[in-house]
Amino acid sequence: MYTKEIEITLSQLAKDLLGHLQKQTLLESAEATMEGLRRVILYNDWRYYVQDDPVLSDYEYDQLFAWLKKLELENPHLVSADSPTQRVAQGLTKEFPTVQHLVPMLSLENSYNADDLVDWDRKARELTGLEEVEYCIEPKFDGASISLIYENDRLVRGATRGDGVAGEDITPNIRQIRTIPLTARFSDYGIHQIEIRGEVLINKNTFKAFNEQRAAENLAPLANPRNAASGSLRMVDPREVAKRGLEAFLYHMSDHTMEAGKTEPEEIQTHSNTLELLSRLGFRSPAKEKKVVKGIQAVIDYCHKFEEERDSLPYEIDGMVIKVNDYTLQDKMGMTTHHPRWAMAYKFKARQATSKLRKVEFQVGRTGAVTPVAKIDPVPIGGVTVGSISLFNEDVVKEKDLKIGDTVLVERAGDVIPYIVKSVADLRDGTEEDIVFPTHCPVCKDALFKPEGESVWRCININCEAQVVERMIHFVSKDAMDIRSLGESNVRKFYTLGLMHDIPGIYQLDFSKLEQLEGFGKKSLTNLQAAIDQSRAQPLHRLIFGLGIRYVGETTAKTLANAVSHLLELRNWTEEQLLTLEDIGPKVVGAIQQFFSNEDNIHMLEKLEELGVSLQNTKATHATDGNLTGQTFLFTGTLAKLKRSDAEEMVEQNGGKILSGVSSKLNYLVVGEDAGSKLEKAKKINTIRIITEDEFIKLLGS
Ligand SMILES: NC(=O)c1ccc[n+]([C@@H]2O[C@H](COP(=O)([O-])OP(=O)(O)OC[C@H]3O[C@@H](n4cnc5c(N)ncnc54)[C@H](O)[C@@H]3O)[C@@H](O)[C@H]2O)c1
Ligand SMILES: [Zn+2]
Repeated sequence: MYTKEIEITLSQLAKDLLGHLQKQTLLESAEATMEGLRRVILYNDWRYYVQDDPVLSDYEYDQLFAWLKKLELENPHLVSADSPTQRVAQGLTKEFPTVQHLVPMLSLENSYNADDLVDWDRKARELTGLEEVEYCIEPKFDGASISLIYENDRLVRGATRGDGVAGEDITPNIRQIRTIPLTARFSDYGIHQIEIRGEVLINKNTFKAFNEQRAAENLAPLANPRNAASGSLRMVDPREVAKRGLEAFLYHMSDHTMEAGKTEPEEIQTHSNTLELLSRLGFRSPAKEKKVVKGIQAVIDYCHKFEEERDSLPYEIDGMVIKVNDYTLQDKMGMTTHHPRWAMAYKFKARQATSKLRKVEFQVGRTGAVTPVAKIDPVPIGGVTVGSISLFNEDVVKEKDLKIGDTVLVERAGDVIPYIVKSVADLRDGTEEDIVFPTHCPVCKDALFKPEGESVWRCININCEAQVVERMIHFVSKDAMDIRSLGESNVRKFYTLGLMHDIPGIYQLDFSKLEQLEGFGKKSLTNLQAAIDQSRAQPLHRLIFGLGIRYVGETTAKTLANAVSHLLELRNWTEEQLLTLEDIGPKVVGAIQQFFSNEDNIHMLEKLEELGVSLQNTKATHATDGNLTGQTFLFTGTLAKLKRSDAEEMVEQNGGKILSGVSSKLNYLVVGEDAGSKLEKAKKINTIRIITEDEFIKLLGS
């Protein structure tokens, strides 16, 4: 759609326009400025809605948008029908069939402060002819909007917003979202067909884990949960969608038809009642979060109160939405082609700040990846002080055109990893310096290497000090061998003092030398010794995870551990064999084979075994003795007596296996309170035994 050259031109134009806006000057003329703004906004809509990869901050985008609106107001004869202010942004791709919405899905008008709200209230009072208007306030969920149609109580269609008039039919993906019921008893209220709107989100923890995974692969994080949700929603494979842990809030009824002869119930006369109804019918709606108030001051107060509580919510919100509560009044106020007049978004302050980029350090990780890390003058953003920011890889540095000495815009998206949005090039004075990427490892001085098609430079010297130390730190970490008291700082210290050179060295520490070190009392050394000893018998999956094989996270480590009785068996596994394991793809297989074909690694493992570290899958030997041997289990609903993770552990300890979904391979479904779709599915497969928690406990004891 856009060529690289045009993209560069448009990014430059955006920068120019922002510069002009700051100085309050125009390009050659108002007409040229408006034309420029339209092109820039349309391009950035495409980056944001279609690519899910914005290049401007929302704040900058909103500033440009507001400027265009202002110029159009001043120059009505220059307004063009294709202006982004006149319609909802384009957001259609070719991957999914296009479907018409029953009622257009509009955008919202934005406000940033109390004055904007007071102005809007004045207009609302004029349009309704009332002294005081009743408003319903609810969170503005930062996700991707969807539109659902239920007919005869069944979900028949789910679509994205698209360009507002038509969206993409993503029904199979929508059906993967657990918080969206597949059936809901609208017929109890006489409703035959209904179109409802809402937002699909990714909660903060899921988003954080997702970005951490990307960071582990040296990829730049997704800008915000909205982009993550919107991208996940449009994946081609519904099974992949199911893995993303999407959630949905439904907050609007856009259309409905009643069954013949039925009249509209009271439940759908006001917005707040509709939210209550949706909640009663099994949807997640902001029924609890909403507040109904009279007059704009109460609205402002509630918005402020909610902004303070923003961080304690499990999901991300970027503001509040204020709606006129009574549907009759909403109809009276009407809408523009872009937004309804009866609703207003109140946007929270952006979590951004500017600072100076002082220097870039290059850190070598345990896989040899060289990560540029920006050191900035520390600034507070959303409650934490940020001084150090990962730049991920060379491409990111280039794309953002960063220079040492630049003023940079920093954002903390979704409360997680802070990142540099961009440099403010207009503020350069000529003293800035280029960031020079090293050609050699900053630690071992070996030449760096970048495989084709990757953006990460690597030190491939397996004996590189930096990597050795990072690998040891990972090996002893909590989720790996969990050798407490041998944390990061001790590993570094012992290494520097020459007391420990590699992973086997952990088990060969000379305690008589440690005794002479300052700050190591008898007690702490006894503890350290005990922790190291205990780690020798850690379950195999912890050891595998601790080896830090690329792409082998905790889950893959467990899969591998369960597949063997001794770790070194993996040496002889073929690619085909590895590929039969659950959730292990070619990329992971490649990394595993690379690891086990390296003689140094094999020597290290043999050495560890000599030093008493178990390479056996002890669980497997136990397991064959257990009374659940060979049986598969799945838990659903809330258990009353056991913690889910404990129950699963018990199954494994007794030789059983946990499955991830209901299928004909499943032997037992253990059902707790509020069991949902898994139970329904299991009922249809008559080989599955459905048992209660008590029956499960009995089974264990038998
Ligand atoms: N950075 C960029 O390049 C870029 C580009 C395009 C758009 N944007 C951002 O997107 C905004 C415009 O996008 P938009 O129109 O999708 O969103 P919006 O922020 O103007 O708000 C409208 C949307 O809010 C959502 N919403 C969440 N909770 C809601 C609730 N309780 N009730 C009703 N609606 C609710 C709906 O999906 C609705 O479509 C801009 O203001 C800008 O911040 C940024
Ligand atoms: Zn090196």
